[in-house]
Amino acid sequence: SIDHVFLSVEKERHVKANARDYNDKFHYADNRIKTSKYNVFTFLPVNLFEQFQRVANAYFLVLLILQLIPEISSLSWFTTIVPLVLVLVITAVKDATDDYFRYRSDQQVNNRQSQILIKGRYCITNEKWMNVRVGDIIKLSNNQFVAVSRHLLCSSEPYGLCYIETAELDGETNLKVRHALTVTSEMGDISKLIDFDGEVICEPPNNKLDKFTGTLLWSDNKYPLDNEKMLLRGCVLRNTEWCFGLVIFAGLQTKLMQNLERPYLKEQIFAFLICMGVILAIGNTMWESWIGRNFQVFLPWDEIQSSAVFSGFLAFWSYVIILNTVVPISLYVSVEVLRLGHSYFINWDQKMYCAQTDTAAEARTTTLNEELGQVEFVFSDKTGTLTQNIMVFRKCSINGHTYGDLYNEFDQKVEITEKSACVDFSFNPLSDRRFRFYDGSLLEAVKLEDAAVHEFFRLLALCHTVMSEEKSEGDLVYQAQSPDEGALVTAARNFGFVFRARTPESITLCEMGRAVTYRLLAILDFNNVRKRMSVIVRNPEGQIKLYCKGADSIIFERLDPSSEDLMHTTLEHLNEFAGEGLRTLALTYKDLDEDHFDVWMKKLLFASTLIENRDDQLAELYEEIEQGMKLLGATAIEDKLQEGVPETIACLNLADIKIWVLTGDKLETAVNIGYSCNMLRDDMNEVFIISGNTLLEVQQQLR
Ligand SMILES: Nc1ncnc2c1ncn2[C@@H]1O[C@H](COP(=O)(O)OP(=O)(O)OP(=O)(O)O)[C@@H](O)[C@H]1O
Ligand SMILES: [Mg+2]
Repeated sequence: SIDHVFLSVEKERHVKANARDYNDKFHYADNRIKTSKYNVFTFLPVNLFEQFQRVANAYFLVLLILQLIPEISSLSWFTTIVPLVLVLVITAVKDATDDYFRYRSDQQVNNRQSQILIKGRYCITNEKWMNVRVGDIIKLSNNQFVAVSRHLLCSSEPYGLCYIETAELDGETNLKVRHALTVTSEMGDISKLIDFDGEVICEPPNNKLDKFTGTLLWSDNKYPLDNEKMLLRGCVLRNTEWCFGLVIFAGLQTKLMQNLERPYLKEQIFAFLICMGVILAIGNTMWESWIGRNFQVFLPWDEIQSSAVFSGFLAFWSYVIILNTVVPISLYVSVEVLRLGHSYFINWDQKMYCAQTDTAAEARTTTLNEELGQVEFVFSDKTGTLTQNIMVFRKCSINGHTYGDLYNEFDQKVEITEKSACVDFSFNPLSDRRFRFYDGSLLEAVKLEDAAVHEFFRLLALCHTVMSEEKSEGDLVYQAQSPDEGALVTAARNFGFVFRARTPESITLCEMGRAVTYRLLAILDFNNVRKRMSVIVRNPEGQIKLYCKGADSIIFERLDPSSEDLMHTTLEHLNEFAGEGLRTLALTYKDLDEDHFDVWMKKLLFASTLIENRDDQLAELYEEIEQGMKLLGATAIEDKLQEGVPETIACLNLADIKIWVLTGDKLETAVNIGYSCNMLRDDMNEVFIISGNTLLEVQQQLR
């Protein structure tokens, strides 16, 4: 469509709030959705055209045409046309009903109500979804579906926070937090929003779910916008009474997942048919030229049949018709019916029914059934698919000591069971009752005010992106985007470093019963290339500190030389943890001096308003400051395997299906989990490891 052509050349998007006239200049896609393919007039030609793109239908059409030519026809044409028309009609009816349902659901979506703010009317008006346009300000209420991608302006929650569920986009069920810019989050009421005339300049529409770069220009200031300030189409607002957003992208730009209908008649059959035809035609030519011509006296050739070769040519087509039973149309129909039946058997399969969630298997397409038996590779995710994604803080290593194991009176390690005595956290009124830890010596170290142990837990309480909610005094609930972080913050909470509240500018802890507020200067966020995250805070004494946690391989490259010895001991501990299949993180900190930090912060602010190369520039700045850090220790988190995983994998192995699992874990952890879920077995003595950081390296090692 025209919109599409336009979008593909769009380099930068300009959206001005509350200015439809201005935005109309750019002809952005509107919010009307159309997933149906036909209308009453186009149905017949378009549908027939589509149907004849299938090899089988096209073949029978050619056959039909051949049979209409009297010179070569050997069978009557209606033996082909009746079944062909039958197949075409049945398919057409099915396509038409499918399309009708799509049309109905489009209508429903387009006509749903949304609340938008229109300049000049000074109140919130109900509008149909399809009339929402880029640049409008929309109000969204709790549990509503986000219909257009928008920039969050303000919400009912403090500091312009709001929570969203993105299950439809990425399948993750944990709530995510979005926060508005501080300047816009103060526009809580309609009169201010009506006068809002900020302009957003951002990237053109693309399909990256986790990236967004833009800037907001408002009253002569520039503010950086990133994905944290966006609500994408497809999420659902949760735990937030209402929020307002500025529409940036509208309409449906996602590709409809269409199951490509592939021809199932194998080429070999056609090749066989042609071969037979050719052989017989050659035979015909030879017979005609040697013997047949002698009969011309009383059986003359037809008028058009001037030579033996031409007779052979005609014979070829006749044989194509006669031999059509090699590709019987009835087979085509019956296979279609069989597949449909087969898909019902899949839906009814008792063994694929989950009673807990009341879900049965569902065959969404009938074209793939027979390929199921030919699966050779299974690609799987690890966390949440093989494992439960329920993270439990198990062990840690602080300043060269490990904590978390239980020993008996003879100093032998004993296994932790349900009956082992838990550490008593009753000294701490804010502790989480469900948290279990069995090694009492860690709590003792905390109570003895061991400086390293305190710094360790302080880091866990500060360096994360968890949100906390205090429903009533002392009743803390954490919302963690990453379950690992949830487990770590909960551990710190129980050991007396309670994370209580966060604002965009500060973090409040309750350290051993004492309320302490840290000014939050910067968050250097986690991504899977960096494999680490940091926070920079100013503590009440006025010192600036950087706390960083991340993958050991990454952290150990960036340590201060003074941490060398500790690094070796910690590495040993880490390998021990990983050998038990625990997920590990290394923790470090760094003192920053005021001048150095000021210079760096200026560069950061500048870089964060760039549109081009913003990510690269930021990564470079992060790299610059995350150097020369001092090691504190490491944590080990357990994520148990899901029920039945080892058995399932053993079965797949028996069927000779190869399994690939994707994980970002430490190598040792991954190998260990591989063993515990039967992926790797002891008799596989040649587990070989490919380690490369570039495409080329990996390619070379695979040879
Ligand atoms: N919140 C975090 N803060 C700091 N470092 C982290 C955080 N989450 C993960 N890491 C580190 O980054 C590495 C890569 O994590 P990533 O989340 O990309 O892996 P993943 O693909 O999710 O793996 P898995 O599916 O096994 O969880 C991890 O091994 C860990 O060391
Ligand atoms: Mg992860």
